[in-house]
Amino acid sequence: MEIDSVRVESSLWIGNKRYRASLSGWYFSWTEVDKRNREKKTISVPVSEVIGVKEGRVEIQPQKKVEDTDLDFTLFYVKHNSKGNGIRAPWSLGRTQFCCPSRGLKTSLLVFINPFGGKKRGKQIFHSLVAPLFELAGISSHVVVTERANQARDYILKKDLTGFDGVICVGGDGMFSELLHGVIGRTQQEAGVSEHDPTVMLQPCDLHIGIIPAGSTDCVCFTTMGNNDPVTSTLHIIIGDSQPLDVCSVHYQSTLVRYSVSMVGYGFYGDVLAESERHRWMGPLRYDYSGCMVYLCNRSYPGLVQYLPADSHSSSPRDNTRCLSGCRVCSESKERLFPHFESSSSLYSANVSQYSSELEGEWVTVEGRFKCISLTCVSSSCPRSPKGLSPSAHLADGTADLILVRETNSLGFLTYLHRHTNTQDQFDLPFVEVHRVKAVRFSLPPGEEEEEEEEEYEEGDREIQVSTENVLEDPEKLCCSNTAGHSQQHLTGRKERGNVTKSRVKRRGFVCGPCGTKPRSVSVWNCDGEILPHTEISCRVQGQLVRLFARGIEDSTTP
Ligand SMILES: CCCCCCCCCCCCC/C=C/[C@@H](O)[C@H](COP(=O)(O)O)NC(=O)CCCCCCCCCCCCCCC
Ligand SMILES: Nc1ncnc2c1ncn2[C@@H]1O[C@H](COP(=O)(O)OP(=O)(O)O)[C@@H](O)[C@H]1O
Ligand SMILES: [Ca+2]
Repeated sequence: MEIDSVRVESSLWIGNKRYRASLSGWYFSWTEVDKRNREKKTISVPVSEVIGVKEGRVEIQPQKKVEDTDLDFTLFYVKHNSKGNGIRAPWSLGRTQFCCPSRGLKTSLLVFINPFGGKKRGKQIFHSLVAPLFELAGISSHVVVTERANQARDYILKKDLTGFDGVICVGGDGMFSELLHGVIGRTQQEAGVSEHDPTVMLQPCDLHIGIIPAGSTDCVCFTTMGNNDPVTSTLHIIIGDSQPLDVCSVHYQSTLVRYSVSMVGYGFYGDVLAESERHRWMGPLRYDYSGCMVYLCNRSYPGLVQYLPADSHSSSPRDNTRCLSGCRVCSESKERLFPHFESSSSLYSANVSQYSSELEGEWVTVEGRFKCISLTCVSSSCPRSPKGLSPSAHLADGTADLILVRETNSLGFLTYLHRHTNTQDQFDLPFVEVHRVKAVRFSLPPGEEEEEEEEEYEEGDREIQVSTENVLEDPEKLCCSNTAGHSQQHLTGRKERGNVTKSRVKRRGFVCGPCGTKPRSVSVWNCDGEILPHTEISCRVQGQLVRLFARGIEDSTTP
């Protein structure tokens, strides 16, 4: 059983049907869940109206056990009947016989280990810290040690997952992203929803994802757990915690490019990622090294950013709150995000519009030169920055925070970066603005191209195919190669302007000292550690799209 200050939750069986049972506030409730984890009818009993609980399957009168098994218990309670024929409806004795699976039925997990993530300790972490705890808890696991990138994603998209209660990754944010794409893609396939239509409301996913941190940044784990400790993560998986999570979908025109949870970043973070790919051999240190290199280049980029503001009544990125376990803003958001449904899971079984009202409202336009543009659905904290990119962002409120850092001098930008690591407010700087948003569009400002000298591509630039085909037909086409680096930046501009022989590379006759490349006016987008193959993208938040085996950050002030 999962126990926290507000809720006790467990999986129980009545006959051959599975129920999610919870003790929350003053009520004991049980909700039927089908094989795909979709919730059905809920029965709630006030704890004050519970008459008794007996071990085994017990009859009412005379009290006797019909079957003596220590997996069963019987709950007796006051049952309110609905029809009273004009007089008070009679009460009767309610009796439900439960079977407790944690004492018998096995949880089964599908585990993917990236042996090359982070410090290459994935296998060791799993076998020494995780597997013994799974065994202790009677959890069975099917382990796949990956041999190539995207293997885990493809497995989830194509293989039979019957019998698995969740999928687990042992690795970093890149590995988590594979599971995310697999689980979302599969759920939409089964629900018959097009991932490419940016206006459609995606089907929330029931298959839970667990993260055992063994990567470089471990941002998603740190943000949803409050640390990157493999044992903590394992215990949350074992007790079956469930944390809904917002996901950002990134589109290029009417094609899905990728999903993101931690960060969609342009400028500094895009350049750091592109640079870091050339130094993968350094392991996690590659980001620090590349960060210094890119910092020294002190670049800024022109851009036109449009955003759809979120309702500012419930929360703001500068309200100095933290999204903690049991967060009120997130739980209240559920009703706004799924207004027509008792349960988010019944979205597509109910016959209502798949088009979200979340995209209604007035767009705001900001144009200028930016050091970096970041969009994050969650706080994006990591060991390097425990408070994160946007410390007051929420895990499951259906919004993201858009951070615009305008062109400034090196010292100003260093101050901004450094404030991610201390208690000072990184948004309290004259060149920084932050907005809570539901959607964002990015384009290059009109006229930008004319200012530049267009020249032939430099030798050695590689051609990268950008697909606009349906990812569900061929998942390989979902994302770009992770090894594009600098050369891809030139291509990005070329592709979208439809000019195959010209680039937007500025050639003013000098080469940047720290990175040895020529200055340019187009950066790349870093989407959870992947370089995107497009510059002019649009993003929207899909509120509470997936669920993790987590419960958010525990308030460290209470024991
Ligand atoms: C001066 C100290 C500056 C510290 C700045 C900390 C900013 C931290 C923001 C963290 C945002 C993290 C967003 C997460 C992204 C990940 O999904 C993604 C993939 O992770 P994976 O490889 O584990 O799969 N990771 C990344 O894209 C890495 C982004 C890392 C950015 C770190 C930049 C470090 C900068 C150091 C600059 C130092 C300047 C010093 C000048 C003298
Ligand atoms: N066996 C493998 N060989 C090569 N790449 C892999 C393998 N398994 C997973 N990957 C890819 O490696 C990338 C980085 O993995 P990740 O576990 O996130 O580590 P890190 O945090 O160090 O980047 C991911 O994008 C993932 O798709
Ligand atoms: Ca959010």
